[in-house]
Amino acid sequence: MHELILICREDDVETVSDALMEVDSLAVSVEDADADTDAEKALFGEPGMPAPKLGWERSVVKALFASEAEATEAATLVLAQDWARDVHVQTIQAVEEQDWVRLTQSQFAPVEITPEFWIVPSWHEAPPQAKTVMRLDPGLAFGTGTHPTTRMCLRWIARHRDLAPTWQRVLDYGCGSGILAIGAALHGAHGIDAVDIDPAAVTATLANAAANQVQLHAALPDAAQGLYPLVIANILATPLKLLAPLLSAHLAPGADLILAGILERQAEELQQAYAPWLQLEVSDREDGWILMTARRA
Ligand SMILES: C[S@@+](CC[C@H](N)C(=O)[O-])C[C@H]1O[C@@H](n2cnc3c(N)ncnc32)[C@H](O)[C@@H]1O
Repeated sequence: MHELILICREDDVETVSDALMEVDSLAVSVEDADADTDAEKALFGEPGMPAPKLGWERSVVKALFASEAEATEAATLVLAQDWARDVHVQTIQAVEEQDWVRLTQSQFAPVEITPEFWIVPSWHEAPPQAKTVMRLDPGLAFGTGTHPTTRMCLRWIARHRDLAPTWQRVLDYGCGSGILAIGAALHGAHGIDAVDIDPAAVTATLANAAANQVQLHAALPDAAQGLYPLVIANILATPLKLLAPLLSAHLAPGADLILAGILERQAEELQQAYAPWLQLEVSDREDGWILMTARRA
């Protein structure tokens, strides 16, 4: 395998990447050319949202090819384009064969939610202190347990497991990988509806539930029907505000509503959006994200 490494401006990143894919690159990745220098500029995004920018002011675009000849030909073709005035070839270099599966797997370690509750990829042993273990591998849908918003929801579930006898129905709205629904099931919940607008999330949730021998119903959002003693939604502040009437209407008397995907500075907007139904409070925080909860009267 050979890697063609190009330097270009942020405005050219998408065109260069598309051109490289068209000339049969096996994979294209973009990095900050100024990484680890004083000129480095971090790009911050929010979960479930598109990247805020496609590249950096000065981007390194790396394209993998099966042979040196293919990489050289691709470089010649890209540089011949009229839009490529500011594109430069840094190098073409041989790439050592790697065990890509093992490399990817090594990046996902078990995640501690509480000392007793762990999310463990299938290729890892569960830590000896783990009493409740969810088996989950990274996949197409959001939710591996590494994001603070997911972790805070799971921590809430684990800390409130004494309420599980009342969780005869649970709604996980925006289920992604199904991690929250499965977490609730592992702590004693029943009658779980896990819904998402993304059909790939519904498929992932069903597969992950089966891998954990958990019973739940995963479907598109219309499947959410009636009242639930526990409603959890980890989406983002804007959709959560729009969903306020819908989520509130699904709360049984005495039900808990758990909301995540909210940044600290968005707490008040959320409180206002839910004020006609509930008084939301901040009940956990991590890395700038907050968990907001409320109990229906
Ligand atoms: C941040 S992920 C959370 C996944 C998982 N529940 C977790 O806690 O890790 C948000 C999920 O909500 C889904 N979603 C976004 N807007 C939605 C909406 N209006 N209705 C239902 N699902 C939605 C997305 O497709 C995505 O899978």
